[in-house]
Amino acid sequence: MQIRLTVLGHDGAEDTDVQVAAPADTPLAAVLGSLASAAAPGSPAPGAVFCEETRLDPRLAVLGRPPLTDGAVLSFHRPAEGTGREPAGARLLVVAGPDAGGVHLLRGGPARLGRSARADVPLDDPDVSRLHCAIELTADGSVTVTDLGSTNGTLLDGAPVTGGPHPVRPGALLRLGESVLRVESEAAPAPPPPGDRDRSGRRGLAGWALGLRGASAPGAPAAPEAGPSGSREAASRWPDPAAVLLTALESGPRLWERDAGHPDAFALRLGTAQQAPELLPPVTLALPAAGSLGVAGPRGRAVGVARSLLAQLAALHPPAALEIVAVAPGRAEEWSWLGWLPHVRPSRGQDCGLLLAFDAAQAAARVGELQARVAAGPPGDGRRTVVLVDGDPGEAATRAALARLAAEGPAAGVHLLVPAETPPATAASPLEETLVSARAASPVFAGCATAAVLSGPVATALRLVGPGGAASPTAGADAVSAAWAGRFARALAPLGQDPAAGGAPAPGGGPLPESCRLLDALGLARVTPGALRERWSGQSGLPLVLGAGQDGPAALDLAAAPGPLAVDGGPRSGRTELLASLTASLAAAQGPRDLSLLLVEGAGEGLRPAAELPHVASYLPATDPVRMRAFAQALREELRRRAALLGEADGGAEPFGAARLRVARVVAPREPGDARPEAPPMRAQGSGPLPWLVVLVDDFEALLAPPLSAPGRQAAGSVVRALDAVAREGHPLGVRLITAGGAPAAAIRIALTGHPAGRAELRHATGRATHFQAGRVTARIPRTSTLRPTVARLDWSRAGDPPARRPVRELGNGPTDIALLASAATRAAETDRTATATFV
Ligand SMILES: Nc1ncnc2c1ncn2[C@@H]1O[C@H](COP(=O)(O)OP(=O)(O)OP(=O)(O)O)[C@@H](O)[C@H]1O
Repeated sequence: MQIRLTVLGHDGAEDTDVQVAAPADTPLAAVLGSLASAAAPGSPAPGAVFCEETRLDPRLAVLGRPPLTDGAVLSFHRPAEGTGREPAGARLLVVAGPDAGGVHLLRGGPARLGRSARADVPLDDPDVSRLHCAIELTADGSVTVTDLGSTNGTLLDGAPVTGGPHPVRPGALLRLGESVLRVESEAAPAPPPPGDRDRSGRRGLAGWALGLRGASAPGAPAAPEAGPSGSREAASRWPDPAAVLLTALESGPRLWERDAGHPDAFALRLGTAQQAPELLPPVTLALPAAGSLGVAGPRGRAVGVARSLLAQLAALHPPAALEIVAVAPGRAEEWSWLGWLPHVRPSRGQDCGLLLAFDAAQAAARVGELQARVAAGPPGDGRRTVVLVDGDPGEAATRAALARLAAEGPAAGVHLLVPAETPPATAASPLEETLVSARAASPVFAGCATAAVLSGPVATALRLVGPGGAASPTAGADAVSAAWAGRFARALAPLGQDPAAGGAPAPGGGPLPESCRLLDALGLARVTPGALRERWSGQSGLPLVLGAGQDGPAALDLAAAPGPLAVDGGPRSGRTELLASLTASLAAAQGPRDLSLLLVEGAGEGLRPAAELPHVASYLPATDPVRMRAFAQALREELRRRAALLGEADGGAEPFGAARLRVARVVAPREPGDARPEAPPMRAQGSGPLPWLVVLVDDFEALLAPPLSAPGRQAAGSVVRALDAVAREGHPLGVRLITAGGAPAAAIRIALTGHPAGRAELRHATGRATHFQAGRVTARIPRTSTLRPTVARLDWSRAGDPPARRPVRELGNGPTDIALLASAATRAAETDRTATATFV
């Protein structure tokens, strides 16, 4: 298990990002000393640890479990600042402007807003006075605003605020300088749910871009929002930066709401129209129609706008619909916040830790990947890639390739977002001239079909120039700060995407590891009889953990599988190891009273270590024709008995998972102290529910076409026919078949690629594929290498490098994991009371 944490600097020291690798279930206490010395070398383990404002007990807080998930911020000695999630009487949201996105809690007493660092709510807006106005939550829960003698004045719903405190109704808009704030109190009306919105009209001043997809002609600005209800509708459809932050912090219903087919997929809000003081008509743009987007203006503001756009995209689109890449050599400090987003994890086989490029070599690698992607044409799944390009990419070839990508990428779903440094467009430097100078300065910017040009004396306004050259009216630009972006991205860090859950966020994530210990993937780092008994008692179905996937453990439910599972792969690709792991995974899921396993080997004896599991009712190497025939006969007999038992119980209509509880078992679990599972092939009848039966066959091809020298050659046919019968008839009888090598038909296939050993793809009957690294169970891995947690400082500038390839050390003299599991399972079975009280 790996998570990334941030330790806040103490006494003015810098914050430290670290990567922690530890076995599952490791308590924070085990790494506290290392965390402290990673943050400040030589410092001892702290006396108190806080995760945001909550004090943690390091013995009880477990790494990888909330709140200690990817992106968590720890502070030693004193609590960190709140997140805006805590309950408060009222909240002040900065919904538009050059320093948008802030969520401030009002807890009683006046809060002063202004440009000064001394302000309670500081706003980086040049048109805001140092101390501009004060907002107060009074004892009766109402909110008031008082102007503090500001230069440009304060507007409340369009009316100037003068004199003493003015009452502020929930939902009212306050305008100071270019910034717009909304007060939300408990009485505030909730924005309408997304489903209620009117999708018919594409509104917003930059409707020309959206109009390209159907509503109005390119270049024709659409009508601004009509009234307060229209404004709320727009707020819901085009979330402002504060709403974007809250969506991430609260994992709100809008999180990742837009898949590639959503009507508003890849649409962006850039700011709000300026001419309606009491409303906020959004200025929007549809990326598919706009192509690549350049943002020209003074650097700080242009980067703030780019941050806001990337955050919006990441909040509304799941990684399955959107990939984000950053090419910003030398600018790791500015853009490393993107590294927390699940969207920058390589998911198409890119050879890097994250899709970031902070030096020329990484930039060349990312651009090469993007070129290959564009050459392959638009992806069938509609997934798009947004590439931030900031600064000089280094080599001339990379620069030229990026300029081509800016122009040609959008047709293949690759859009560049390119901030370019220019003075703002003003009366002295009109829009056209500003554009010309930006294009001359950056060939990549010049390749962008659409440009957002920051304008006005302090560059807080914006005009969009579309593919046809038409410019939108002036709007107030939304920009967010670096601190805001970091907080936003960390909130998304623990989320991956679990394809099985239909796109719902799931914890974990990252590229596939080089190797995976199955017991870690199972969450059984310390396998004890007690832990096994607990699992066995809580389980239904046959969950099969395969190994490590991109977003946590890869798994499937064998009980629900529509037919046999086949494992394919070349020589030495790890087929035998995978079968042993599947055996172990099943044994960890259900106790021997509920699950019997039959192991068959077409050649060799690679599965012998797995035969030690108490679930294994029979282990059959293809060496003795007499035993093989007896096995085949017993297996057919078992199918007949099951058919008779289940048929008597309910006529065969009930699903096996329910029916099995009504009928007595046929294959009894192995008794403690019982002899090896070689003979007899099937065990005597016992009591308890009818167990699931899983037949696992390795080297199946050697049974199908046995070599002349094979000792079991004459009996191989009878075993194959019995296995055929299992494939045909076993499903409703609770019998499942897993084969490695040569099975002609199967409902689910696992293909081992062999690079590295154990690398595999799970292919469902539906065509869906999941990549994973198969779990290992038979290696003798030195205990310490899996049990000692490590803490390393994160170097974001190297995140775009190919991952270090360290050979898996198999020095071992320790026991194998399959032996540990078999021993714990045998002891757990001896004392297992969970299944003895069921029906007979
Ligand atoms: N999941 C895995 N992770 C890491 N290494 C593995 C994994 N599975 C197998 N290996 C390595 O690959 C080697 C071959 O594995 P295994 O014997 O399971 O492959 P196979 O496909 O059954 O080979 P054969 O061609 O002999 O049938 C093993 O010795 C092991 O070192």
